[in-house]
Amino acid sequence: MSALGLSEHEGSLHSSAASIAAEARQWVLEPETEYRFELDPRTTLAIKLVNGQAEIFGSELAESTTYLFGLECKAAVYTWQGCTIEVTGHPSTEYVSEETPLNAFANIHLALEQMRVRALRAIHGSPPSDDEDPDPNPEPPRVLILGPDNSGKTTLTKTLVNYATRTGQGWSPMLVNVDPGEGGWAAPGAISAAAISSPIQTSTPAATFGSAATSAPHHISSNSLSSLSYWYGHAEMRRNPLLMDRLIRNLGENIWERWDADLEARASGLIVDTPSSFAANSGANSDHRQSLIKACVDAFRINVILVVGHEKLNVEMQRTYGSRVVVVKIPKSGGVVELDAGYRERIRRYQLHNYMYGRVLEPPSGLAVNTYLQGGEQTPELSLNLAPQSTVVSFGDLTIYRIGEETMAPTSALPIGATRVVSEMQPLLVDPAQPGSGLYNAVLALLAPPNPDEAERYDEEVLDLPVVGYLAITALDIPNKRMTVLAPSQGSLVGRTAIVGSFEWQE
Ligand SMILES: Nc1ncnc2c1ncn2[C@@H]1O[C@H](COP(=O)(O)OP(=O)(O)OP(=O)(O)O)[C@@H](O)[C@H]1O
Repeated sequence: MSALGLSEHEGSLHSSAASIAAEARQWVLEPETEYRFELDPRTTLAIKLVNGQAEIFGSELAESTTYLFGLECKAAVYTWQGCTIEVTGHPSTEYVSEETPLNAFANIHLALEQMRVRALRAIHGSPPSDDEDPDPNPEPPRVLILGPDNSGKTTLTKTLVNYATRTGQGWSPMLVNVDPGEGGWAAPGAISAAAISSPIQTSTPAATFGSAATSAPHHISSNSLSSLSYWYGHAEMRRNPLLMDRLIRNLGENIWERWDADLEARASGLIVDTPSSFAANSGANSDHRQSLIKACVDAFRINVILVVGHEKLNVEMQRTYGSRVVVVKIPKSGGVVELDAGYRERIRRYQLHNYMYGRVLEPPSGLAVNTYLQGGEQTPELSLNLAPQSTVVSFGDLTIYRIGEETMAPTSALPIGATRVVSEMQPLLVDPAQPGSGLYNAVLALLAPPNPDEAERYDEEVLDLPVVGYLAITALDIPNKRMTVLAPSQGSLVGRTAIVGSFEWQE
């Protein structure tokens, strides 16, 4: 399988090979082993496949191409057949491991692949082949991945999606991210889905699932995905589980509407990455946890649940869903890195920054300029360096809501005896002119236009509108009723609706 269309860069790579070799270290990897690395802030690492075959979380490396990693990336170069890689830079940790769960991942992939093939055959009306079970309605795989903190759920999701895109069958599995703590394709706080047609590169955690078309210009991003997102607005599920439930169902409905119009796309199936708060030992409220798992199972019509490294959750899922869903336990990789709260906070900042400005990683010293790619997507000539626009707009240009949270006058300002009752789902209008509105340096999701037909409108409609982009409010001028808004591209905000959550913009 040819991984990437990189041939136009190869000339410059060869011409400066000598300068790379000056600081590069070679690692010879035996078959079925992996080179693991972890980067500190402000360090980058360059990896070149010298010979053999290698992949990072299922995405193949092209030979003689130098890939650049940064922003505290932690990852592994795995090889099925053995390879030699050349590494330039100083990771805080690096080692080779012979123990990986990749065989288990590959077996799961093969089983999912069979499901896709059978489903597609049924869609085309072809008779099943002899070796198949005579299921009259074979369904494509719709997989829910569950597991505790740092069990490797996102890595497994990415690996399975990447393997599906590499089969040469033309699959575009839907990758669904219902972990609002992870940016998905744009800003953290969203839950989103995108059909993936080519392997997702790993280069920084600022774009775990590749770049979104909403931010990076289409023509320069190999994975310029058109994602479908809903804004939850917080990193933690416990902030508003009811809202999360509704958004999951919205996302599912929207995916099914698309699939109803495109049966072949449906055969690729979907894979859902979930937050660790869905797993049993995270201290999350058990009722919420179970209802959100159920929301996913219902909304995405899940038929396979993969539980990563958690025996108790595996048993619980077998009991609850085992009669109608295949539940499989997957071993946790010893390479998964424990990420602490400070790291997660920094990653969210990187993601927001990445959304506005794109990303440019400085190559490690000793690596000549013009010799590297950033996750296969960037070269110095074709940089993912965006120029966001700061625009001054009137308060009245944008209608801003906050969902289910009181932020206007303090309770002490209410009449004596009165309590304020706000439903978790109630969209509350936020007035930027009110001191303490919480809008200064807030990140907002800009929503798709509401239904043009007034008769179809309803009170909670803003909860059901998908996101079309994000912006940050960087200045508020209350006397003149104006605010400064930062967004990746210029466009009129007049008459638009936005939702504010709990994410702050920091330069
Ligand atoms: N084999 C490996 N070698 C090195 N790093 C790895 C390996 N597998 C995963 N990682 C890294 O470990 C970190 C945690 O992995 P991952 O995000 O897949 O876990 P998770 O269970 O989804 O986490 P969360 O707690 O956020 O839900 C990530 O930075 C990932 O890139």
